[in-house]
Amino acid sequence: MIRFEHVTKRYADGTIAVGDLSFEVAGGELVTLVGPSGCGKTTTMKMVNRLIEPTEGRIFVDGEDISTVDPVQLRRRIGYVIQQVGLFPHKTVLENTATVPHLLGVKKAKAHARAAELLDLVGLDPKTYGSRYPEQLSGGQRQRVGVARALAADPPVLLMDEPFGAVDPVVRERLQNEFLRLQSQVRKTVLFVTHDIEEAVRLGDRIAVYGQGAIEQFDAPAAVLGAPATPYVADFVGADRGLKRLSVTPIEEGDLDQPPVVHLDDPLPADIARWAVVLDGEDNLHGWISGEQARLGKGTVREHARRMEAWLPVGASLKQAFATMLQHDAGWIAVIDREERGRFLGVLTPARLHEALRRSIDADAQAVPRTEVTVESVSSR
Ligand SMILES: Nc1ncnc2c1ncn2[C@@H]1O[C@H](COP(=O)(O)OP(=O)(O)OP(=O)(O)O)[C@@H](O)[C@H]1O
Repeated sequence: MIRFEHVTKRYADGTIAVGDLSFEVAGGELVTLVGPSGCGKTTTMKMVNRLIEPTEGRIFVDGEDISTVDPVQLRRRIGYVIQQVGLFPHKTVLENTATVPHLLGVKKAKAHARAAELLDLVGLDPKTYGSRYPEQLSGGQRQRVGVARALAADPPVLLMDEPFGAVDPVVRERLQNEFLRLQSQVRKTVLFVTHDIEEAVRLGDRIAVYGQGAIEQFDAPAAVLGAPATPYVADFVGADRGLKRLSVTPIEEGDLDQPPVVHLDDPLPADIARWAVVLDGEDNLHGWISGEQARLGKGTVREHARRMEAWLPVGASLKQAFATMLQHDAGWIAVIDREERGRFLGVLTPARLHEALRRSIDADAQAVPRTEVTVESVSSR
């Protein structure tokens, strides 16, 4: 847990980088700080590991007032990932990753074993990459080492300052997805700085949208997109915020259509209009069959079924669904259970996708009546 209580930072030249900041990041929560350049995001973050000292106010990490903790001790409990990763050029990837456990006195063999595990976790095979030097890696691979290194001492808190800022958009999206998967396993308390609203929306359990030195809105991504608290936030999240909602709205079971279903060992059915989904004996997704094939063929479904190319687990975002439809030029995609391996739940069609998006927008409009969030109520703080 990280808590800011009325924190102000005034630099020596009088610049107030942040003023009277109060907010909390719950244990295991990922909060993104987003805002334009110079609004105070990095200052906020660096106060948590005491690279910058606040002028006023107090900051707590796991209930402890950090002004009373030795900064070096404090930093060992807090993982820190920055854009220019800051790997040691003369150390191998494995040695870089094992740096902090080493400093904490963990024996070399144990530190290296742990480092190898973490490299694996961030998608770098330790056998291939462990003995390389940072200059022998791509930008995206270096960022992964940065993340692995920050996790190596198993710190409860992670600070990430534009960690994926220096890589191209495709690699960035891959790193974001991998990081989300990792976070669902390790559940760190994370403060994540970015100037990219898409990244903030995609990664954050909650988002703090910064204006100049102050938080304009602190809320779940869907709420920030659905009901921006001020004209400034509305402007910052952009006119296409309806589209951005695609990435924060999950596919739910209720969104799915139920097409005709046949099983692998069924005789070929004659009554399928256009197509049917094919399941195996355990109701897991196998593929599909067209009505024409079913009518003209002989034997059982098994001999004529085609494998399914595009499917998603329930809970995946509508954006993923949309992207999958486009990628496979598919008019529908099959949705399967996330827990039980592959159990078929139904299909998502463009019409149902549109309905789901509408539902998500309407739900917010009802939950947060716009009249309650007036400019006056915010600017009078
Ligand atoms: N050492 C310093 N002395 C004086 N002013 C500073 C100092 N460091 C930062 N500032 C100012 O404090 C404000 C906030 O800076 P900060 O680095 O926190 O912004 P940021 O939101 O992280 O920006 P960016 O996205 O560009 O990194 C800016 O106006 C900056 O110029």
